[in-house]
Amino acid sequence: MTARVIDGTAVARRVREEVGRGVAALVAAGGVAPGLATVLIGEDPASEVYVRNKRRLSVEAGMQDLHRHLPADADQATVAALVDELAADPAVSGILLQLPLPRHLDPDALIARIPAAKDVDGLTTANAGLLAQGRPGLRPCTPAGVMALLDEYEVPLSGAEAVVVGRSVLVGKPMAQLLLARNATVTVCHSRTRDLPEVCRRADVLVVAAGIPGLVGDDAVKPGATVIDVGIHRGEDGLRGDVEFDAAAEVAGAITPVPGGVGPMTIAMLLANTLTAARVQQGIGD
Ligand SMILES: Nc1nc2c(c(=O)[nH]1)N[C@@H](CN(C=O)c1ccc(C(=O)N[C@@H](CCC(=O)O)C(=O)O)cc1)CN2
Ligand SMILES: [Mg+2]
Repeated sequence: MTARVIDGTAVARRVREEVGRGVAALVAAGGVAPGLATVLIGEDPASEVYVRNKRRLSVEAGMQDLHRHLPADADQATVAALVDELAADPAVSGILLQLPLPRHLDPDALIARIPAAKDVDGLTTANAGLLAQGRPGLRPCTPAGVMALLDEYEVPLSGAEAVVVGRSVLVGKPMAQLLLARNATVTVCHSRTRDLPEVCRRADVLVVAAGIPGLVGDDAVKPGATVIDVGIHRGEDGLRGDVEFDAAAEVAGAITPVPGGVGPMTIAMLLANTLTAARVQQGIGD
């Protein structure tokens, strides 16, 4: 392998430690420890793991764990009432509705009830609009984590060719906007893109968030490119991403592994957003 392996586990640990120091400083300045309300509906095993880790790491950073759980058959009105209750609770700095929701629930209508100031997932239309306009706001955690990794590894962005594979509201769209805000030349690919490998080979920075295991191979990587794999798939022989890691690592200059790349950054940036939200709500800056 020739590529440098980007260590998301280590960077995430440093971000969480910094958040922990920020929480301590907020409390020392007379503020209240941030409260994170994770909301889990049902028993999806992967979601249970993610929410458990979010709760554990928020407590480790000195935050209040204000977790709420509803059964898989909770109806739209019940979940809406819970979101409204958390929105009105001054102890709650941030609300995170774990996705995906059971199929009978409408996630957009529920996310719309989260006040923008408590939207630590950065998924409300208000925060998406602020990002689209290049104004300050709470950013979606996974793309924010990718940006933090690129900065930590000093990957040049201004003027660089960036290709994002995937156009989801959670990752692809905000990812493209964050790269654009840093003056990258951004191309967004999706399921109708003609000759995906050819477009990907233009990229100095290739971010793959398609949700298709092994979609991107070495034929899609420009020599020396930075490859960021946002995919995460559970197979019989463990976790894998959207990128064929071994093949791509022979061509790339730097690459994220799965696990241990982008995933841990998602939770670290959630904690960073929760601290930011608490500071703004309490009027106590850093
Ligand atoms: N409301 C949200 N829902 C979902 C989000 C999100 O950002 N907000 N993202 C994903 C899942 N996710 C967080 O919720 C998440 C995914 C992966 C990881 C992670 O740490 N992955 C590890 C492996 C962990 C494991 O063993 O499973 C890694 O990649 O190293 C954290 C959070 C969808 N839903
Ligand atoms: Mg190949």
